[in-house]
Amino acid sequence: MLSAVSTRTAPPDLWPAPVADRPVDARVELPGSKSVTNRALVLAALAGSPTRVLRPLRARDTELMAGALRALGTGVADGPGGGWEVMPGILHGPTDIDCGLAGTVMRFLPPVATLADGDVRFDGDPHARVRPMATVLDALRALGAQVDDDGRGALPFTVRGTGALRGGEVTVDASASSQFVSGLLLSAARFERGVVVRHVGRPVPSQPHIAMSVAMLRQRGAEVDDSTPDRWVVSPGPLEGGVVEVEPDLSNAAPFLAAALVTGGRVTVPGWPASTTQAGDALRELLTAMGGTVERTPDGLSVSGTGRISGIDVDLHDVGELTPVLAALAALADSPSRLRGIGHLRGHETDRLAALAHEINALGGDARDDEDGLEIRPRPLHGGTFATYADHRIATAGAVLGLAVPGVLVEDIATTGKTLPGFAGLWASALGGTAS
Ligand SMILES: O=C(O)C1=C[C@@H](OP(=O)(O)O)[C@@H](O)[C@H](O)C1
Ligand SMILES: C=C(OP(=O)(O)O)C(=O)O
Repeated sequence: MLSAVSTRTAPPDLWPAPVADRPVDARVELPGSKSVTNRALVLAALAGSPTRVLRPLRARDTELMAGALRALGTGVADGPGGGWEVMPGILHGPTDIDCGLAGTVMRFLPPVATLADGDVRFDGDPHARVRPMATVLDALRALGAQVDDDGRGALPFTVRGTGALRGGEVTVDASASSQFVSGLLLSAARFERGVVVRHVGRPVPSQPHIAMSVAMLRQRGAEVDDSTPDRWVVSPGPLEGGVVEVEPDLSNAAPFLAAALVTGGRVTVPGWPASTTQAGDALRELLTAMGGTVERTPDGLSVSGTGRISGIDVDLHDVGELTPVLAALAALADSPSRLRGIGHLRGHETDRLAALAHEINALGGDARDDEDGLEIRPRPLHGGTFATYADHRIATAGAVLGLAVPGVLVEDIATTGKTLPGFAGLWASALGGTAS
């Protein structure tokens, strides 16, 4: 006879998000920053001597970057402790580059490809083909490159590398992505005339990421002038190799630290840098505003919560990648939230504003997206399928909601492998209270 108790299992691509049955009490060691790792790899490939990259992120976005640089003629070999040893070489075409869905690959590598001695064909995932690229292609043409595309200003396209690029002055509208500026700056020391990039248009988002590009260029010996707003100058000159130690990914700390607020628990992320250009550092202020208590400890950063979350009205223009997790917290808060300054998120892995509003509402919530951001009014939520649109951060937002809402089934949790492979396991051990 069949047992009266049937075990309901979710279809394989639906992940039953664990509900927290007690306050989380965890120490979560996070892998390296995607943004730092991919800048380190690009700069290492362009340097005049080898670079050892310590504690890099090993995830889809960074493996794609390493693979693309290898295809262009750079040695990227495994080093001790999961590190990478990068041996710069002469950059070659013809070759093909798979960008996956990585903004850093599709925006940082076309300028590198102009320095290769042959055609470099770029393509990526279906979602990648709608991410904005025209600014990068037009800027490279203005700097002396030949780039062939089908007229849409998007993937796929071919950079017809000649082994060198003139460089010089270029005006861009980088209001859709800071990566347009970062990409030009990261290769510019190798352009014959360097580069002078001027932005004209609505404000550039994600400014900390441009600061990160400038800081990492200077660490490798480049001369960069960013003293005038919306203007960046990189002088031509050699880049140095050496050793780069990658900080933990602070944006990937967001769902874990959020769990402390949702469950009234405490989460510590070891190795939180004392100062950093990572956008995720803003979590200290943002989670405090939402009712958390944030402390630096000798070990790292600890966040504790009471189980009550306050809504916020905040401009996230500079730290847009934190939006999905903050939106999940806002849906569980005790007052409404307004998340502003993030219209550019419609060009991220998916249209994040539409996706978040749709998925929160599908669980019974009240979220509205508009031109500039999201308006979220907390309401009692119920279980259901949480679609993720191939977007790693939408998936982690589903996990945060599932802590408090029974029956949330997150579609394709493996999509978190874009920047955080093993997320589901890390999440389960954090909830189990096992200090790593
Ligand atoms: O340069 C980078 O490493 C990044 C810049 C930002 O892009 P946008 O300026 O397009 O928001 C950020 O959202 C992305 O996750 C990483
Ligand atoms: C916007 C993001 O990624 P990408 O580097 O692909 O732009 C992100 O990680 O939130």
